[in-house]
Amino acid sequence: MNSFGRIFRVSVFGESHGPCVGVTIDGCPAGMPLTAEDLLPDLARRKPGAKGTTPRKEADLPVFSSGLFNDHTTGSPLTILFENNNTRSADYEKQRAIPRPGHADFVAAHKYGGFEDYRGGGHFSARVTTGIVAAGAIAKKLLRGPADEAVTVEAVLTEVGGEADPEKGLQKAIDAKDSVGGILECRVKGLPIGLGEPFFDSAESLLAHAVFAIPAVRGIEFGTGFAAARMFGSEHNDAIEDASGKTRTNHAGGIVGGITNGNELVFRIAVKPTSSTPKLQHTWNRETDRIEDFSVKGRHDLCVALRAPVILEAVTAIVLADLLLIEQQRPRIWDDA
Ligand SMILES: Cc1cc2nc3c(=O)[nH]c(=O)nc-3n(C[C@H](O)[C@H](O)[C@H](O)COP(=O)(O)O)c2cc1C
Ligand SMILES: C=C(O[C@@H]1CC(C(=O)O)=C[C@@H](OP(=O)(O)O)[C@H]1O)C(=O)O
Repeated sequence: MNSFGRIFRVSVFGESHGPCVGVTIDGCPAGMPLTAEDLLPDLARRKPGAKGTTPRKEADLPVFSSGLFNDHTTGSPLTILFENNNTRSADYEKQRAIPRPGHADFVAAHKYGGFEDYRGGGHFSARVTTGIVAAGAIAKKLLRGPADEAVTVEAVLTEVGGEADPEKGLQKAIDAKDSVGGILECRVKGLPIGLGEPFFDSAESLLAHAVFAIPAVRGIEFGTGFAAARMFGSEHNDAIEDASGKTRTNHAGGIVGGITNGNELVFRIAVKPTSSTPKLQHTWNRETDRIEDFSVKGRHDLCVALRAPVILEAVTAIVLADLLLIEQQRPRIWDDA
C-alpha cells in the first residue's frame, strides 16, 4: 500500500519523530556501483537551511542496512535508513487538540483511530521524502546505465507566491507572516522512444501518480497542459521533422499516446502553501468542540516548494527507471522483424 513501481519497486517508511525514515527498493539490478557519496548531493538539495525553510536540522546520512556489498548492489532488497535526531515533539503535544487545517492530522486520527504518530505529522511528514530522494538518485543512475548515457532529469522552481522571482515571492510570505505556494517545472532529456503503456500505465498516469505522493502537490500539467484547450489543432500538433521522431514544437511535452516520443519530457506541478502557517486561523478544537483561534507554533517551511525540486526529480526518475526496465523486459519476438 505504501509501494510504487512494477520492477523497480519503492516502499517508504518511518515517521517524522520516530527513530528513522527510509526506503526499500526491490528490483534494483545487481552490480550497480553505489556508495553513500552517490546520494549525498541530492540529499543535500532536499535539506532545509535556506531562507524560508524549517530550522529543523538533520544529518540525513544514508545507512545501508540491506542490499549493498562491496559498494555494489546485490540484487536483493536495498534498504536505506535516515536517523531522526533533531525532533521537538512538545510542539505537537501542545496543539494535539486542534487538527491543523490543511495538514493530515484530522484524517489520520479518523482513519487510524487516534493511534497514529501525530508528532511532526508522523508518516505524513515531508521527512519521509528523504527516502524518496535517495531512491531517486539511484533511479537516475539506472537511467544513465553502465555506459553513463546522457539522460538528465532536472526540476526548477519557476514561481513562488505568484512571483517569478523566488526571493520576491518569499518576501510576500515573510511580510504577511503567512505561507506561500509555488510552481515547479521538470525536464527530462535523453529518453528513448517507447516508455509507457497505453491507458492505465501511460507515462503521464504513472508520473501523476508518483507526483501526487509528494506532500502538498495540488496539480500537474504536461507540455502546454490546460492551455491546449484554447489552441487550434493545427497550432497544438507537433510536426514531426525526421525519422528520429524529433518534433518542431513540443506542445505534447514528450508523451503521446501515453508513450514517450523521444522529445524532451516537460511538465509542471503546483505546490500549495504550507498548511502550518504562523497566521491566525479559526478552527475546530476537538477537546472543547468549539471553533477557536489557532496559530501553529513550531518549525516549518514558509514555502515547501523551495525544497521540492529534487523530490520532483526523484519521483520522475523512479517512474522512468521502472518504465525502462519494463520496456527492456517486453517480449519482442516479432516486432523487431
Ligand atoms: C519539502 C516539503 C516540506 C514540507 N514542510 C512542511 C512543513 O514544514 N510544515 C507543514 O505543515 N507542511 C509541510 N509540508 C507539507 C505537508 O507535509 C503536507 O501538506 C501534509 O502532509 C498534508 O498532505 P497534502 O498537503 O498533500 O494534503 C512539506 C512538504 C514538502 C514537499
Ligand atoms: C524536517 C523536515 O521538515 C518537516 C516537514 C513537516 C511536515 O509537516 O511535512 C513539518 C516539520 O516537522 P517538525 O515539526 O518535526 O520540524 C518540518 O520540519 C524534513 O522535511 O526533513
